[in-house]
Amino acid sequence: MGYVIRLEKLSKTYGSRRGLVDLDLTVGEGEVFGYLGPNGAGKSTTIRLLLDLIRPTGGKAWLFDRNPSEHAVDLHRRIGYLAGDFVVNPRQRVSECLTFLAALRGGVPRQRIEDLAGRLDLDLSARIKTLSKGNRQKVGLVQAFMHRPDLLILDEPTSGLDPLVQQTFLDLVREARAAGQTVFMSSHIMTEVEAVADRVGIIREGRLVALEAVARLRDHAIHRFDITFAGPIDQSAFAALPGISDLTIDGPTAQFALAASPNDLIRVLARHEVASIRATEPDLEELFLAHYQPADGVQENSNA
Ligand SMILES: Nc1ncnc2c1ncn2[C@@H]1O[C@H](COP(=O)(O)OP(=O)(O)OP(=O)(O)O)[C@@H](O)[C@H]1O
Repeated sequence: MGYVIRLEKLSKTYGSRRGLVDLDLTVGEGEVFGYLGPNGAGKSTTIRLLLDLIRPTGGKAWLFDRNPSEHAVDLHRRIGYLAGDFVVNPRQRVSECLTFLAALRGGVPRQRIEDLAGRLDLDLSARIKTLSKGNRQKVGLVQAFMHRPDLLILDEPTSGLDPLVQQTFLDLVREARAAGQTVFMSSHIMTEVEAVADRVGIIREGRLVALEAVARLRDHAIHRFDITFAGPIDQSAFAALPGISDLTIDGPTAQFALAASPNDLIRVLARHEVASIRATEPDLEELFLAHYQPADGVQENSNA
């Protein structure tokens, strides 16, 4: 599998302010990559560097094995981009705007635009200036997806969308992946990224602080268990389990959190008569918030 995005020590400073620091990252063909971080972390900076909208102060980037600044025109043909601050001519009607953008991309079947607009519940006849923020965002989504680009780069794509439309967006991403397209999407919301991404990178204060497959994140995350046995049980049966915390034993019921593979737990359970077992979804949000905390002793003012 080839790399669609390859970054080596990619860095950007704005004067003395840090934008992005030594980012090493690859995204493979057909992969959905979620790029997570709080406001000001450096997500848009990374995306603008990928698209050659700004130039790096250090390191290198390759898209489809080519340098974004030397091959910008060719590369942009293969990319669908939704900017975090997507703006178009407010006087145009949605349909005119999309027809214009479609022509720039060498033409898109009218039916494709109508299908996407229908699914997102976007009125093609409305004037852009009359649209709400969410409806403008839908215009941005249609123009990013409509020409079925090899690579979709989406900066906070669900911003302003209501939950139903967010689901439609996630379906579009799944369809893109099924068609072999690659998706790089930024977000500050773990749950939406988790729903579609194969891998996630977490960026904080300009640095990549975690990079992992979503499936592995789930394995590492904390699961909560509530287990009832046929009769009273002894605390010692559980206390020695690696990764266990918050253990409460009440007669035949055990409640605890487990930050490890459930293998050892299953061995313990096999020695008892289990009446019922309830495991709650791992809380990935908690895991991510832990990465968002400022490093100990570091007083960095990202908005200075
Ligand atoms: N043009 C600029 N001039 C100066 N500083 C900038 C500029 N663009 C970004 N920055 C700074 O670089 C850092 C990273 O910003 P960036 O916009 O990449 O973050 P982000 O993760 O996309 O956040 P947001 O979701 O708020 O856009 C921030 O501290 C920001 O203030």
